[in-house]
Amino acid sequence: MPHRPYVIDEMISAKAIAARIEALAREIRAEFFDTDKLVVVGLLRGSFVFIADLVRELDMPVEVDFLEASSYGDATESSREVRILKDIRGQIEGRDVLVVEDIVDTGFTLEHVLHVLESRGPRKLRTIALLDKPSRREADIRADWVGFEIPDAFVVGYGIDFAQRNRNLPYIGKVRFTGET
Ligand SMILES: O=P(O)(O)OC[C@H]1O[C@H](OP(=O)(O)OP(=O)(O)O)[C@H](O)[C@@H]1O
Ligand code: HPA
Ligand SMILES: [Mg+2]
Repeated sequence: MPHRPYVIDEMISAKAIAARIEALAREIRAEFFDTDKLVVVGLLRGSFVFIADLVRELDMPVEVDFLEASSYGDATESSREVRILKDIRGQIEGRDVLVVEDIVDTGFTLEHVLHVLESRGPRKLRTIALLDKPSRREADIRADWVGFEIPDAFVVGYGIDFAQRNRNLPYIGKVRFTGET
């Protein structure tokens, strides 16, 4: 389906993202100071850029794994039906796990993924999201660490897409459909 034309207005610069990730990494290292090897689970596809930058700031042993969940397809509204398209490869029973998400919007994705992972008996399960849109929340969930709280706007860049485009922008931008203000 063709989309209405839009432009992207920068909302959070690449520099601001990098500075925030440094600070978040310090808090995560403190939380997991006694962890032997942290399992860092990135939710594909949106978190692939964030997890890459985050783990490089984590000066501790980590195992990187991925889980693919999808609910938006090519739309700007959640389908509310979260599907797990690819499961993690490793076992997490008794392990310390950090789930890395790019954005929490309605919260359905994170809620569903946490429900699935919790049932496997991790020792500690924590979550980090680069972006949080609390005004849009429908599921009763909050990430343990949030990079930036943002208003209700559809955003792209730094891994986040609109209909599979714009994931490769180095900054976070707001989609503005032309003709709208
Ligand atoms: O809080 P929610 O309303 O559930 O929305 C957040 C989720 O939606 C997007 O993923 P999407 O399903 O578009 O898949 P993608 O990560 O492959 O882009 C985003 O990356 C989050 O995972
Ligand atoms: O603002 C967003 N942008 C892109 N994908 C999303 N999925 C949930 N919210 C968003
Ligand atoms: Mg996603």
